[in-house]
Amino acid sequence: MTIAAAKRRILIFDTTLRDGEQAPGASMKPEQKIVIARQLARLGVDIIEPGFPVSSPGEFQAIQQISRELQNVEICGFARCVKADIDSAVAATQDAARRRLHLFISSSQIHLDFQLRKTQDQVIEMLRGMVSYGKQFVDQIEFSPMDASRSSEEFLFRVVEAAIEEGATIINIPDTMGYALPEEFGPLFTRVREGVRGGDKVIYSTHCHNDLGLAVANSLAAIRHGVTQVEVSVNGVGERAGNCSLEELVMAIETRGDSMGVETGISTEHIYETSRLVSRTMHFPIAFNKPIVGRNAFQHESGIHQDGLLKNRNTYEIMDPEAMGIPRSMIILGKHSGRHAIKHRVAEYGIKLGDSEMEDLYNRFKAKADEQKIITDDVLMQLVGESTDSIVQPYTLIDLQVLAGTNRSRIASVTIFSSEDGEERTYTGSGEGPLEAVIHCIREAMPVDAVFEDLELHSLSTGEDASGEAVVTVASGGQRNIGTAIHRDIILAAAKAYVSAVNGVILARRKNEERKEAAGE
Ligand SMILES: CC(=O)SCCNC(=O)CCNC(=O)[C@H](O)C(C)(C)COP(=O)(O)OP(=O)(O)OC[C@H]1O[C@@H](n2cnc3c(N)ncnc32)[C@H](O)[C@@H]1OP(=O)(O)O
Ligand SMILES: CC(C)C(=O)C(=O)O
Ligand SMILES: [Mg+2]
Repeated sequence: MTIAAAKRRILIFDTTLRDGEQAPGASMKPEQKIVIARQLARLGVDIIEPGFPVSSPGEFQAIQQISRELQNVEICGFARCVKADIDSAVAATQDAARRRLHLFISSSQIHLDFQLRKTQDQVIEMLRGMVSYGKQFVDQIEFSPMDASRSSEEFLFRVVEAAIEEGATIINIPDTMGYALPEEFGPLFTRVREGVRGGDKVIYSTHCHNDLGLAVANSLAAIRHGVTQVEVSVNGVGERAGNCSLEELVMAIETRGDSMGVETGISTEHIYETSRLVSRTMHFPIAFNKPIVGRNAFQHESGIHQDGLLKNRNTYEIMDPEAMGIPRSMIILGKHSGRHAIKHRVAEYGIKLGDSEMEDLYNRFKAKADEQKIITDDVLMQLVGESTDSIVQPYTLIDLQVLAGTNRSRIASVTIFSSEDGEERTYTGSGEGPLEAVIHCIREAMPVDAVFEDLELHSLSTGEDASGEAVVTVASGGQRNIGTAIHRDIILAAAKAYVSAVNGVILARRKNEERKEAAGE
């Protein structure tokens, strides 16, 4: 019998609300920070750094409230080696069930000469004074030598040793400028642990920036050299190019952690909603190709890949998106798609095409795909409708009219055809905005238990005649469904995308019922 070796637990220290918020334009109101902190706790991070308490009264208040409310997660107060910063951090985190104080001061010569304008001895004196001052109030002191990776090792060791002597319990070695390379950054931790007096008595942490796109690689290198805490942020937000991305690091460990013998305590099913929440709150869109949470991370448009995926998902996917709460819409139809994918999507609508119908659809599909980037479901169904008599979608949007203006409430009228009863009906509704008015009409027309969760609008070209792409996410019964549509009228695109997303919910339910019936359940 073989007994699996216990994995080393990596603590996830989240700094979305501190370093993440330092990104230009990311500032949040206290109530927004509290909502994100609650979500981080749900996600299962081990430590939350909710901000920089001394920086403003609103910041102090947010950190105080997070400390009071989130009693199941450790809270970290951030401070320079300055008494007023420490007093503020100590006061703000006073009511936390578990807390730590995070003190930092630069160790690189360029920071000493030009930023701090202090000698090495003066820096050592400052940090000694402030670590021992903080230690009077808080047991757990995390110390960071800022710009460590550009510091002389001799001075870095002196700084770390002094911090440990004064009572620091966690040494966080940051790659502040995202300058390090993995093969040099990892071994630095081994050298510090072995070369510094007391270096074997503390916990090691790392905090990597992404200026060269190496934040995750450097964090993994640090883990290989014994680090047990990694500082990360949701969507990798943070100073300049950002911090080590929480979702990328966690999924690297989930996917390849066996080879490193490590694991985290993150509940991966909350990754997607956390990412969306942070993106929406900060108004920071996520790049389409961003690993894990980018829109294209689990979507495929190429026929050869689609064919492989339909035969076995593992051919082109190394992670299960649904395990991260990511809505499954792996097949995107476009110019590069082939017959297998088109047939699959059409079959999802319960339509079986004969060989000649399929060939005819394929040729018209390719001609259409040369004109527009993506063939959305409603366009595909139009193409299908041209070559068969099949009634394809549960609901079809026939007509939409909106009245909008500065001094009136917006009024919409929407005509929808239902293939369930073969009737066409018109609904009217109003709202604060034109889209809200339209959504109210559609909701009445399609009485399906599905929550309108998210809307993204993208311009697909430049200029006043740009086409808009709408992506609507609806949630129903713990599942998410996405609908997309493209039109020069963005309200119409959003309406079609919404109808398509709800149609998806209905079709998924039908399929589920058919599956149950076939299984005799
Ligand atoms: C790598 C990082 O992420 S570090 C964190 C960066 N985050 C932030 O700066 C966000 C919040 N900051 C703020 O709100 C303000 O900068 C404050 C309240 C902290 C300070 O404001 P001010 O007192 O007006 O100082 P200002 O920001 O202009 O300058 C920084 C001062 O701190 C000093 N300083 C910088 N780091 C440290 C440190 N770790 N310990 C002690 N002093 C430091 C600088 O040398 C400078 O001092 P000087 O005034 O004697 O030249
Ligand atoms: C850990 C702190 C000081 C930091 O944000 C950095 O060095 O990048
Ligand atoms: Mg940083």
